[in-house]
Amino acid sequence: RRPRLSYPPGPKPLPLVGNTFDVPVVRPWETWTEWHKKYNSDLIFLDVPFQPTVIIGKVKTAEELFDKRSHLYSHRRRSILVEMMNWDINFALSPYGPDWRAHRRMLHPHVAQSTVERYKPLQLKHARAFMSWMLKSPEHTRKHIRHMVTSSLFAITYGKSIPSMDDEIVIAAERAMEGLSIITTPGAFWVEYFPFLRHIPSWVPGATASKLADEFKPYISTARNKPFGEVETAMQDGSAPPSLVRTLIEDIQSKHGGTEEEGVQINLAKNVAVSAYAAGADTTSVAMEFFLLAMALHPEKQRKAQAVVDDVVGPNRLPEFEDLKNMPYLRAVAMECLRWIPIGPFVIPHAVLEDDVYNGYHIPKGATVVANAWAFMHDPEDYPEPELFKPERFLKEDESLNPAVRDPSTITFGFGRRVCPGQYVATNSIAIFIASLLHSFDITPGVDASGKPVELTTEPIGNLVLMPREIPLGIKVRSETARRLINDEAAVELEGFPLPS
Ligand code: HEM
Repeated sequence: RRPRLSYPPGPKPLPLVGNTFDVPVVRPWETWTEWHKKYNSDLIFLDVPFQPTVIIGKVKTAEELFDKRSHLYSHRRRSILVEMMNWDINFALSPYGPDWRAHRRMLHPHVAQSTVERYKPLQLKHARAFMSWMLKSPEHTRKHIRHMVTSSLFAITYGKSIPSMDDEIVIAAERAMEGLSIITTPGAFWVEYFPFLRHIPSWVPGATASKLADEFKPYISTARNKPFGEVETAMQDGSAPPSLVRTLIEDIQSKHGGTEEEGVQINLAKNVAVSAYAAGADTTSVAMEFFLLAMALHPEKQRKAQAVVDDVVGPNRLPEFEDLKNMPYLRAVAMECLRWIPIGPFVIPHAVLEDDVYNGYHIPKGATVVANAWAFMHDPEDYPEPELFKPERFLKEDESLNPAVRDPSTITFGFGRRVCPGQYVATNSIAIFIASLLHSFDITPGVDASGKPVELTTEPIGNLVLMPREIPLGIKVRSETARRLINDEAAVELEGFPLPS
């Protein structure tokens, strides 16, 4: 008989409760990194009842498991809270299987690398609209970023840009996202360990999970159904602008019109559209916020990046997408922003479908498998002096990109069959935002509403998705020429940004 394999090393479990009380909930990636060192292992095992967990500390191991064994490691663990809140309509959280695959297949062609070119005009207009808002009210930088990102995602998905964040649909979508971020805080709720607690009605004192579910469910339903319904209605009188949803509905009608399958596919399409928003809105916004933070904390890098933009674009026009390929330093800045403080410090945890063996260790069926992306991004083997913000690490001496240095996008956007399908949409939005801002604005910490200097810190807040605690508020136009250009060319109303047909 073969000897019984052991689990990977980790903290010693207690009887019955196992490692339940070892699960770190505050900045867990730091504790995991200590464990990788302490147990001298890039795999750590936590024996938590109902939720055995494996943590991966090296990116090469993540690639071995998530990419090379993707048929086993593309699963997600069921979350009771996600189901209670009806957020299981978000296929980013779906278990591996035909249902997940059908959603992903529906979205993929609309966000593939070759397709996203068609969204560039819309993304450019949004970056420019952002600049015009910044001229008027720089104190609302955070709100303006959110507005720009939401509006461009809505324009792509529903053909509807967002003139104001007071729109009922946007408020619902924002509240829905709030609910999602509350329930995806790992280890925050006992119902995940004791599923029967979900049946305690919300009026029983202390029934937090049910209360939360009841509070947020209506917003999730509105965010899923209302914008989709508006496209359906507009299609009836031929007034729906081109959009991802319009194309999906047209496809469904031509393939399944009048059959039972039509309803099934329309339901899928509703989920796909709201999943793209849910996965793309917070993440893209905070990527832009971290860029502002990096520039305010590293003025010398900002000046270097501005010099590059000045050289390529000059003062008399605004940057275009075409300019980006001539500015590798800006690409390096974008890469370093993704690496320096990772947006998703542990990506979205995967799960393993069957028992597996790796490096002589037993990985039990159903285990949650977490990529410690923070550790990958701060691995001195790939990124020497990882704590420093140093875009130059990605460049060769001649200032062109150095392909020998790992592109942080290979980590930021996850792994294997679950890799982020929206990454090209996101990267383009971020790139044109960076170029536009550096061209026309200086970024300094600034002062808050009470006149106190903004104290910036590299300690982010959040969990599944991190964000800067404070963002710089001293974002001032660089010259009168820049102001004129923005007023003349960028001050567009955010209405009627249809996709090209
Ligand atoms: C900077 C912005 C973004 C970041 C950092 C990001 C990151 C991620 C990560 C880490 C995952 C999970 C990968 C894994 O499980 O291994 C993911 C999944 C996903 N992302 Fe993104 N994302 C971003 C923007 C977007 C955008 C703009 C969209 C939509 C247009 C999008 C749509 C999705 C979807 C639908 C999934 C679920 C994929 C699946 O489970 O099969 N993301 N993203």
